[in-house]
This record gives sequence, C-alpha cells and structure tokens, in this order.
Amino acid sequence: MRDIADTKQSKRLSVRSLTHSYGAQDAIRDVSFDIEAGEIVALLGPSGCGKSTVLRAVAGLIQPKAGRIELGDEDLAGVSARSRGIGMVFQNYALFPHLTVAENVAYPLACQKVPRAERRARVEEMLSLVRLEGFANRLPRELSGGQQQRVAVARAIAGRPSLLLLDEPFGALDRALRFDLQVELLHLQRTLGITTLIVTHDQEEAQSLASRLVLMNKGQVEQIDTPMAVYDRPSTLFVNTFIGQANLLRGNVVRVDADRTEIALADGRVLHLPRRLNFTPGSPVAVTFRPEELRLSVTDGDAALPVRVTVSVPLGPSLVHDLVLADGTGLRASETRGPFTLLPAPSTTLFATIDTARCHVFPDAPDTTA
Ligand SMILES: Nc1ncnc2c1ncn2[C@@H]1O[C@H](COP(=O)(O)OP(=O)(O)OP(=O)(O)O)[C@@H](O)[C@H]1O
Repeated sequence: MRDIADTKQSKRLSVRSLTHSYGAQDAIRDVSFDIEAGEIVALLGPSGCGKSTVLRAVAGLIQPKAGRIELGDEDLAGVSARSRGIGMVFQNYALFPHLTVAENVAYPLACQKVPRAERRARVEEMLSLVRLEGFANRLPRELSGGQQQRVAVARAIAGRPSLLLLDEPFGALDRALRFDLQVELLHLQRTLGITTLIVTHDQEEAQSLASRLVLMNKGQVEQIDTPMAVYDRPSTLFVNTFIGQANLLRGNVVRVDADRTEIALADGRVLHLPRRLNFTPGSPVAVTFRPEELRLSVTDGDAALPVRVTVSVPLGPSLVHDLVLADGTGLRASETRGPFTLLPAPSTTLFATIDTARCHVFPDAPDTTA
C-alpha cells in the first residue's frame, strides 16, 4: 500500500470548451470543468445528456470536434488513449473471460512492460486493496458481479494511472452491494489520492462519492458545485428539480419592493417572499420548494394553501404526504415523525404554508423546464 501511495502521480484534469457531435446533432457543447489533483468529481445528468461523450473524449476513445483537454501540464490532443495514463472502469467493461483474476489485473502492467517479479508483487498489492486476496486464480465467471467490478477497479489502478475514469461502475449491481462498493471505492480513492471522474445518473451515488458535481443537461453544463450547494442553491430550474425532490408552482411576479417580492399563483393567491428578486412585474416564474419546506396545519392561515391529502407514507423517521391543490397540482410535504404524529386520513383537507424564505424562483420559460 505504501508503495503505490508514495509513488502516486495524480494530476489535475482541465476540460475546456469541449464540443462534440455525432452526425449533425450536438452531443455536448462548450463543456468546461476542472478536477484538482487527487479530487473526485461526478458528472451527473439524465440519460442522453452527454456524460459518456465527455468521458470518452477524456479517455481518448473519441476525437472531440473542438475543445482542449489537459492532464497535468500536457495537452492530450495528440496523445493516444493508451498513452494517456488513464485507468478506466465501465459498467460493461468486461474482464477478459479466459484470463484469471491475477492475469486480468496484470494485463496493463504487461502492456507497460513491467518486469515479471514486480508485476506479481503489484497484482498481490492490488488484490489486497480490493479485498480479493484469495481469488487470484479464479476465472471471472467464478466471481459474483460485485467481485468482478472489484477486479475491474484493481485492473484500472494497477498501472498507477494519473486519472481514474468510472462510467456507471456499479450500475449493474443491487442497491446494498452498490453502497458497499461505493464506500470501498471512496476509501481506495482517498488512500491512493487518484484524481477521479465518475459518471453516473444516480444522484445519491454522485453525492456520496464526489466532492463536487458537474451537472449536465442537454449537452451543456448547468452548474458545478459541492453536493450541498447544488441542493441548497441550485442555479437553474433543471438543477433544482433534478437534485432531490422539488415542488413547483407557476405564477407571475406582481410587485417587487426593496425587501419583498409578490408572486400571484395560478389560483389568484399571492405569495410574499421576504426578499427582492430580480424580475420585472408581469414576468412568468416557477416557484420551487422542497417537501421539507412545506408545513401542514389543520387550521387555515394567512398565506396557507388548502390541500387535499392523497396519501401519507411513513418512511423511517419521516412522514411523507402526497397532496393535491384545488386545480389538480400535486405537492409533496415531509415532516419528521414523532411518537405522537398521526397519519391523516386520505381526502382530509389540510392547509399548507410554504417557507417563503427558502423557496427558489426561476424564470418560467419553456426551455428552462426539466
Ligand atoms: N455513437 C453514437 N452515435 C450517434 N449518437 C450518439 C452516439 N453516442 C451517443 N450519441 C448521442 O449523443 C447524445 C449523448 O450521449 P451520451 O452517451 O454521451 O449520453 P449519457 O449522458 O452518457 O447517457 P446515458 O446516461 O444514457 O449513458 C445522446 O443524444 C446520444 O443518443
């Protein structure tokens, strides 16, 4: 372990204005982000948003139409995939089926012409890192899915890459195993300090592994921030609705004062937000708020919205309520469950108050909706 940790040569990855198209349609446009040496960053976004295209370009598997990729001080434009010093683990990046576990892990070392004795020592070290010491002579088909992915990780890091690329590495595994492997990967990544880019469409995976997220939508970057910042301070409506759960109400700005903004909702009720927002009166807006930012009461209040309970579900320590407004708009509220919390009966009418200090407001143009 000390051997590899001491000789790590993690490098900073810099991606600038990366653009690529397959045929006439742009797959990614003007994508820029950096990963500091030793950092783990997740590319996150819905299916088809261009995550794998970015990864393939970084790996050297496709030649991007425009943009610049640098690893350390080196521009990767003219560097072949093999010579980039990058380790890769893909969801379906199959192990060589006819080679044993040890031979699979040794493969990149053989390509690098590492002497046989050193190769053997390195394979042992890698298998111990991924906790597969006793499995060296097995064939891949004699391993479980999780064990196979561990071998794939061992193979990817055996060549001491300066960058590790992971594309949905645990996508094929069940939830519990996925979690175990995520924890192991995080430990491994921290031990070795390898600069890592992970692609996933699973936001929990991204949030639990990465120090920063690159949120992509329709081929473009929407926000780059820490997991907490993208949740608390989403910069676009897409990010707000993609990360975590968000309720959405449409309305129009009716008045903007120095310290408050009034928004008329579709049903005529007016929300008073305790801050000045940068909208002109008349602007159509989308108001969003998390389920935990909606408070329910049995009595009507000043700015409360009457809601009908569809269903209330206890989820561990929380109680989640699905609600519907008179115009049919669905809302979700969640509250911490106490020993005396009662489940409201379906169809009960309650009054919902939005935490207007915490809700977000975005321009409501068709192209900003998720
Ligand atoms: N080889 C290809 N030929 C043509 N179009 C492609 C090719 N690969 C990807 N695309 C298209 O480019 C866009 C981006 O695809 P990409 O695979 O990068 O998305 P993704 O975010 O990784 O999706 P997923 O999460 O489903 O893997 C999509 O519209 C996809 O259909």
